[in-house]
Amino acid sequence: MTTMAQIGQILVDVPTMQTNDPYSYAIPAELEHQVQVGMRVIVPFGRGHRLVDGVVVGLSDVTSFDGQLKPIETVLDLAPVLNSELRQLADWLATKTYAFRITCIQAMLPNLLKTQPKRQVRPTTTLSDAEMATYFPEGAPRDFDATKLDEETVAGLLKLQRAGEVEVVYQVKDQATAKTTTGITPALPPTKLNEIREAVSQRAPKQADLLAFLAQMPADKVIAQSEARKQANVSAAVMTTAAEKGWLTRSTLEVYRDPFHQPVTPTKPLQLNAEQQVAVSAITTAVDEQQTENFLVEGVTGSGKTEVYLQSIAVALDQGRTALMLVPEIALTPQMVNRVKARFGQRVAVLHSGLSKGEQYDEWRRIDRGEATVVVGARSAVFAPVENLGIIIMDEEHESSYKQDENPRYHARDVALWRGEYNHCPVVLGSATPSLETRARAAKGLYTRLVLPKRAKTQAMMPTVHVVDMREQMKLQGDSDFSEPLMTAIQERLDRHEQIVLMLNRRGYSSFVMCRDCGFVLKCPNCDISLTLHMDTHSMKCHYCGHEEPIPHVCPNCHSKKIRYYGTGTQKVQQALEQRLPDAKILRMDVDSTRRKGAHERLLRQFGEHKADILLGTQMIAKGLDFPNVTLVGVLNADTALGLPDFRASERTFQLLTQVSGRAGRASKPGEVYIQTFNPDHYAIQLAQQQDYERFFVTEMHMRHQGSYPPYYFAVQLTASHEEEAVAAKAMFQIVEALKQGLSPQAIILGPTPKAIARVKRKYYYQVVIKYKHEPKLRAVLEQIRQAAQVPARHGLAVTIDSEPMSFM
Ligand SMILES: Nc1ncnc2c1ncn2[C@@H]1O[C@H](COP(=O)(O)OP(=O)(O)OP(=O)(O)O)[C@@H](O)[C@H]1O
Ligand SMILES: [Zn+2]
Ligand SMILES: [Zn+2]
Repeated sequence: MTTMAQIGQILVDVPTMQTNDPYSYAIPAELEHQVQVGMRVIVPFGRGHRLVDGVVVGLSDVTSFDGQLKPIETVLDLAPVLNSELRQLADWLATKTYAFRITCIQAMLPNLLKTQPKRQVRPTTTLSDAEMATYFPEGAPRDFDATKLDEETVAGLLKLQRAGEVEVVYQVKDQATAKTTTGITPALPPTKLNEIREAVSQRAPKQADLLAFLAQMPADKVIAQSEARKQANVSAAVMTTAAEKGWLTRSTLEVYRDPFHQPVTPTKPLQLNAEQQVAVSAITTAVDEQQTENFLVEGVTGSGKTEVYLQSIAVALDQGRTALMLVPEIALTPQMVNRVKARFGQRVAVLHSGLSKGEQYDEWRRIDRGEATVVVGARSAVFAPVENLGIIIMDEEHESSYKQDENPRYHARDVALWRGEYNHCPVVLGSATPSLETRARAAKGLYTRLVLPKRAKTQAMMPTVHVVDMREQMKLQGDSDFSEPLMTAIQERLDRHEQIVLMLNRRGYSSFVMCRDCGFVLKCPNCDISLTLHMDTHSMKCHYCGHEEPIPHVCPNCHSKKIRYYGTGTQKVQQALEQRLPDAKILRMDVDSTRRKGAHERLLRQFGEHKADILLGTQMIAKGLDFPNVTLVGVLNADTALGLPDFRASERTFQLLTQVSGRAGRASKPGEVYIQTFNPDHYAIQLAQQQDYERFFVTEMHMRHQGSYPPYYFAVQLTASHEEEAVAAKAMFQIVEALKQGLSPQAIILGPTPKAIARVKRKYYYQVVIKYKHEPKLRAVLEQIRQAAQVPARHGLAVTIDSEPMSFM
């Protein structure tokens, strides 16, 4: 029987013994004033008292308790890293995605906080001499490790920290943590400064200039000395004099690393057209009224959705609230980042995986401190610790990169909607080609639909789209990469000094078989989904139902022998293009050419400056680009996505073709698009040609209904993997057995089957897909499966649960 004042509930991070229940730990007296909910700690765990990471999720005061509790070893933070909103979000996310709470929490924190970097504490204002002597005897900053400092010092530092006078920063390896420069602030009130200015103006005009500058500075503002010198146009010597005379105070000012080094030219709001105005009014009314009304902005490519976002954000900021703007893969959309920065300047923080740890940490901290009020970022930015959100925007909401394909398998859209509800603010989903799910929810009235039917720039028209039948082109000239009409169109643009975007679709490279005479793709007789080529077994397999048949040598449709694996590489295409067009300057953009940091941005800049005529790339060039001189877009192979065994294949193809077509003719010059295809009659291609999203939506919904696919059915995918194929397969058969027993007969269970890529990283993957409408027991059954997979006897077996997977592959 021990007596102690406080107990902490700690979620521990022990991969082999995952649980959602926190463990209780005693809080030693010396840590009592330190520990707060939302802080990271180190605690002993298990019999061996091994030290593991944990997060405090609860504190309770007790007078006594039975048994022996282990004490918390170390507190890693001086301030909570998770606020109450994010803690609640983590709990919801764990339930929603069948992931563990600790996994969800870790997904929310910047990478730097997932490791244990060295910490330092340093003053944020000028401390008194006595305070400096007590807390920083050897100067600031000093290392901070609560276990190594005496209790009194820790307590004193904590008090200063709560008063905002010191802060703890993390030592980053890749770059010194916080970069600093000298800052200045006026030391006298404006009236006094002006008096002195009048006195000195005759003999020291430069000092007078500086005094005038200081007099108009807000009293509590600190600006960089270099910046002040520029603005007041004075030398460093004048600054030193001013400091000596007590006109200004110098201090250490933190400079944040700017991940986007390009200077941006500020922009002013554009005059909105009628449809944009309707959209902005509807959205900002919801912002004003603090409503959780959600919107779908369905605007054709180039319709000015970005301007709608920016003006809506401005209203939220005017009200003293903050904004979160999600973009697909920010590294891929430097143009978008620049547009937001150009409007909101220093208030913008950018979060994405391409930043160094130091840069990520800087941005995260600017948000955490409330300095950045507009956060732009890719998927994980949805967890940014912005408080007081007034609006959340998700651009290109149909993009599959918003879904994380490892634990926790969340969709950023769901998280955004949750945060909108929590903050009583609207969520705006925008796209030219909304996902079927989103459009269907808008049809049900769950989202307010706002339509931008035409291009924003008055002279800009939608491009003319031509579909080129490659079956005929093959017969005519035997080239499957470049058709006659496309080559002619390219030559015309080169003659007129206009620019060209060529897209080579790389999805599903070589994984399916297509007839080059008739476009026939081998499909599963049961599922109407294309069969996948397996070279190991020399067979074609269906990944939904397991059907298997031999690789065909003649086309079952037209008996041609030109049936083969489909796919071609960007480098090969570039060479072929250079041979045919020796005078054209070609930029290639694919995974290889953009591997280095900043390469992507540089290529786009070069193209924007017309240093090249042709931009040849993979899907990464399809979206977001806004280059006025591009008048021709060519899609070299529209079919690859259609050949994938994926119920979203048509949707993906339609989206991709519409998005890439949208790059042509965005300004005064009319645009033209050539889509090369072996399937000119496929509805996804025909409707992309007509750029008719609404008809595509209706057609595709019908197909989904017939196939019992989402959004008519919910879906969960389970995967089991192991180094030995038999272990993975056996586990999956047992899982299917458990599902059949636990679920209703209405649930459709597909599988078990080997995954499309059956063996990755020396492991075998088996999967099963559950399609269902209403299964109240599903959660319990899945929880049981998850527990069962953790028993030590099944060492090495990994079972994953993916709710609403992006594909069934
Ligand atoms: N009201 C307006 N008046 C004039 N120009 C506008 C207006 N609104 C937007 N624009 C311009 O129209 C062009 C297209 O706008 P924007 O890039 O925002 O379209 P979008 O809808 O996001 O397109 P996409 O989906 O293809 O990315 C931009 O160059 C933008 O500056
Ligand atoms: Zn054929
Ligand atoms: Zn099948």
